[in-house]
Amino acid sequence: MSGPQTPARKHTALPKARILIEALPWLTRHQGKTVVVKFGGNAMIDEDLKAAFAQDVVFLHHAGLKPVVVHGGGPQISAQLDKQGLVSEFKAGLRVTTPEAMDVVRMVLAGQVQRELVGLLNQHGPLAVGLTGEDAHTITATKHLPLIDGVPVDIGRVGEVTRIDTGAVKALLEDGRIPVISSIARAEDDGHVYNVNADTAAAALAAALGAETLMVLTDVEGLYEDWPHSDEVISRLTATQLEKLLPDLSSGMVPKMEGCLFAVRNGVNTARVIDGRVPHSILLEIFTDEGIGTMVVPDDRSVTEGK
Ligand SMILES: Nc1ncnc2c1ncn2[C@@H]1O[C@H](COP(=O)(O)OP(=O)(O)O)[C@@H](O)[C@H]1O
Ligand SMILES: CC(=O)N[C@@H](CCC(=O)OP(=O)(O)O)C(=O)O
Repeated sequence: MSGPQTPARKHTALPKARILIEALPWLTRHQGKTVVVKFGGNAMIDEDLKAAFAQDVVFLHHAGLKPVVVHGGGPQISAQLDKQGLVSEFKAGLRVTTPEAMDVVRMVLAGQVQRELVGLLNQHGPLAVGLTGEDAHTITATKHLPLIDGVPVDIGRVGEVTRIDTGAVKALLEDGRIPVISSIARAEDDGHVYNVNADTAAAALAAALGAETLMVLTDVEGLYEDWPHSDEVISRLTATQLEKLLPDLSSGMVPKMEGCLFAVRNGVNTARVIDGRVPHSILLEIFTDEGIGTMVVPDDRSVTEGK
């Protein structure tokens, strides 16, 4: 006669229980908190990663957090412009956006990328609702004239965020939904529609929503100390430390780190840049002891304080 089966079954399940219980302090800490997750176009290339991203966001929702997704789509916009015979040019890390290019930006972000993310999230239930910054005046912008060598340069329909109206996003959160926001803004003054860098839009939304965390997923491990010469990731830095590094940063990292700085200077507790190429990087970052990537904290947070 064989012995009782139950203890053996319990035993095999034990590691799973340990994993779940490791998440308990983080579940408690983040309960009811808003987390703005920026999903970048470069981290969005792989189908499995996109599906894992959707699972993570839905997990956050069911774990009692309030995720808000802001998405980019730079590579997807460039591919469509190319198909239409239009050139992609970047100045100061931002796309030079002619009126024709703006039509493409809007079509790709709101009509393709956002629809795809909403579809992936909604495979798990009626959760995600897509909107652009134009909807309900969520993002208002004015024409941005970046300084290049100290001179303001006209790069077309690129917007600088002047105002965020959180009404629609908060209403969706209160209704138990996951807002998915494309980084397009209505104009403050001239009736146009503006192309806003998605990192900048995510940071502005995180600050306006009083989010606990801004999490920026990208295609590198985090902020490299001496990029491109070394792959040493800076794991944690204060707002002032980041401010000192900003002039040395290049390309896509500039709006990301400027966004992180803006967020932690405007009430967000932590801003993180994490590797979107790692499956389930959001869960690893939020629910485990071993946070990955780069975390920016306000100056008044001690260096040893936990995540
Ligand atoms: N100090 C740095 N650390 C890490 N990446 C950097 C740094 N400086 C520049 N980069 C570049 O920034 C890129 C990320 O920005 P971007 O391409 O705009 O990504 P996303 O599409 O996710 O917004 C990296 O792939 C890397 O080439
Ligand atoms: C003004 C500006 O540059 N806007 C970006 C908006 C999309 C974006 O930011 O996408 P990623 O997050 O994938 O880079 C663009 O046109 O590419």
